[in-house]
Amino acid sequence: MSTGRALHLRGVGKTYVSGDRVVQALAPTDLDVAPGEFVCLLGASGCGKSTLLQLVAGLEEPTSGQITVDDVPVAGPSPDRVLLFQDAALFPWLSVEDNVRFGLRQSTRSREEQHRIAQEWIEKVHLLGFEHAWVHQLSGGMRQRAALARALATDPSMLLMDEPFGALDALTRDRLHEELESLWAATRKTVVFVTHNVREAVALGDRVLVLSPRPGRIVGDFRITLPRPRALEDVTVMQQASEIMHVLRRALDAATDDALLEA
Ligand SMILES: Nc1ncnc2c1ncn2[C@@H]1O[C@H](COP(=O)(O)OP(=O)(O)OP(=O)(O)O)[C@@H](O)[C@H]1O
Repeated sequence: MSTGRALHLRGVGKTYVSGDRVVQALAPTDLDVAPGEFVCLLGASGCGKSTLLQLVAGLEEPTSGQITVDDVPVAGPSPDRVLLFQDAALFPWLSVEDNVRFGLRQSTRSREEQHRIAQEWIEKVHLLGFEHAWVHQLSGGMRQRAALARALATDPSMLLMDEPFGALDALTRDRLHEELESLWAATRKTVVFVTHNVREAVALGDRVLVLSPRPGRIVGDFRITLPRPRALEDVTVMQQASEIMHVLRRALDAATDDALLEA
């Protein structure tokens, strides 16, 4: 029977050991995310945000605890949990359309069906006319759109986004916020979105989780109920961001100098 939890972490911790260097990146962590929820993860550099995403993606194994996605234990990567990075990580030797179709090739769909689905997503991310373009011919924002189309074309249940818009200029980032929000509203994918930007987290999230400096622990869990769509410069977004900033600062102040220096 389904528990109604898209993501469930119990006691999930991660310690990296490389040579004689031992780094506890994530303290044992509990977390439940509901299906379709948009969760933003905030925290200082090196606090274990990417580690948490990699664990959920199945790219790293936890040192302790258990992770389930849709009630199934995570035992490795799955096309159902797609990870998107700041670097859109498209294949430069493939056109936009072939990049978007890439994940569909593993499916049993016919070539025509793959083409139709790819076109549909290319249109949804506003890249019509660029189907045959090469990756190097796209702007940073267009690359992120193509990466989003590639991710969504395979119909995953969860998007794991690691600072996807961190390298974009402010105007492009604003556009992509709007587009991501409307794609999310239309598809209701569960999203875990890592960012350093408090206002970005408030503008996008149903929930904002604040991680302490390393080893990361969840020290704040804010529900954002402001009406959507939200803009970074909305007064209400700024007010909520400043409340969260306060919790982030407190967590930083409480951290040992070692945790911050070694991050
Ligand atoms: N594969 C690895 N081997 C050893 N240490 C690692 C590895 N990956 C991450 N770390 C360490 O674990 C800690 C947490 O790293 P992580 O990348 O998860 O943090 P982050 O919050 O995502 O940081 P940033 O915001 O700077 O991207 C850091 O001290 C980092 O150096």
